[in-house]
Amino acid sequence: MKTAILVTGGAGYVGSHACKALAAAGYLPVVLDNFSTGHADFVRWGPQVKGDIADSALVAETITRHGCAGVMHFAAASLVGESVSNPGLYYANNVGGTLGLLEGMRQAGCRSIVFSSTCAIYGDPGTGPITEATAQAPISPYGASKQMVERVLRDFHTAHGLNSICLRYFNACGASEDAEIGEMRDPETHLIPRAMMSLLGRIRDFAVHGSDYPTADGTAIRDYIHVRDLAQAHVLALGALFGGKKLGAYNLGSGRGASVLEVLNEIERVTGRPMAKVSGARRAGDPPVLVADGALARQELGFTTRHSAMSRIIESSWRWHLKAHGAAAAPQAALAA
Ligand SMILES: NC(=O)c1ccc[n+]([C@@H]2O[C@H](COP(=O)([O-])OP(=O)(O)OC[C@H]3O[C@@H](n4cnc5c(N)ncnc54)[C@H](O)[C@@H]3O)[C@@H](O)[C@H]2O)c1
Ligand SMILES: O=c1ccn([C@@H]2O[C@H](COP(=O)(O)OP(=O)(O)O[C@H]3O[C@H](CO)[C@H](O)[C@H](O)[C@H]3O)[C@@H](O)[C@H]2O)c(=O)[nH]1
Repeated sequence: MKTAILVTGGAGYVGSHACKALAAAGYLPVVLDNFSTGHADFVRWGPQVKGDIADSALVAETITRHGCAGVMHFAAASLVGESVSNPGLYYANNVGGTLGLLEGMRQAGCRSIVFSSTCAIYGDPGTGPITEATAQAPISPYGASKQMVERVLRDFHTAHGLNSICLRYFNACGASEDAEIGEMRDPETHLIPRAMMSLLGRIRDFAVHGSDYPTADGTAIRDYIHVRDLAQAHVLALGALFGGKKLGAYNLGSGRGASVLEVLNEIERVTGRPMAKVSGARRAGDPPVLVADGALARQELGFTTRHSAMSRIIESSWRWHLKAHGAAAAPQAALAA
């Protein structure tokens, strides 16, 4: 019989890819999702329960019914800008909701959790590679809510013996190779999907947010990591918990920075379509440079990226957007380029 894993937020972007990776590794993912931003047709690898992580009785009942040996916790509100205008939602859902989840796990006797954290807990730490020891100074309620949950998890380890690994992702991107699942949000705020939606005529207000950063081409630099690599890191982290690891926190990035213009140039190359690179104002709260030092995840989890070359990220994302938006097919040469 397959080992069942509760996946909160498994109908979302990263969570659905984790379910796919869990199934490939021989687990049965059991999705708990309230479908606030998730998609029912992304739940393909195991049963789904519609409900809220804050409902500890539902969590306990679901874990017990399916015999879940561990939890992957993706469910959260995760838009930085929205968190600034509506912080109550972020503290209630991300911190309060997680307390409900942890209470349900405690009731059901489930002691292992892998948590989706973020590089936003570091705030604006300067231009060097970010290690796990870099000072944490979140500048948005979203980042603060994730930092709080990391603290809660350490306290629950001390008090209740709950074992946890926090995975601090940098910029998740890309889609499954078969274009089965990918990024689809409303509203969409992220660079790569917005650029592609603009190419497909789905949005008309695409702009480069800031061309006056202290970087070589003036645009902000991020560390883009393919969602398939992130999913694999979750499977490795779960295995580490099952192997006796008690607490951990790891940065997950490719270790390489790419500027907004570099990403857009690669999108033009892969799609064969020119982008209008309109310069707009900086977006509030955007740090100039965020790049991961991934050494600790490599050493302790054996994690290396396999799919995070920018060309592969863009190719998979473009295939997904062509399918998801049902647009006229791209010229064949575009994908072959
Ligand atoms: N996408 C990124 O670049 C990125 C970067 C760093 C961290 N993260 C974190 O990874 C996780 C997944 O992000 P994503 O991009 O897949 O987001 P997403 O919005 O696609 O997925 C979140 C899922 O959680 C569900 N959900 C939200 N609140 C819930 C609740 N109270 N109860 C039950 N289900 C709930 C939503 O319906 C959705 O299916 C989040 O915790 C996010 O903060 C994402
Ligand atoms: O239409 C757009 C959208 C984005 N950008 C720029 O592209 C870069 C990447 O932006 P994204 O919105 O794709 O990603 P972020 O770096 O803002 O966000 C990521 O990092 C955040 C923490 O800083 C959160 O963790 C979030 O979930 C995660 O996607 C930024 O410089 C942004 O200003 C544009 O120029 N135009």
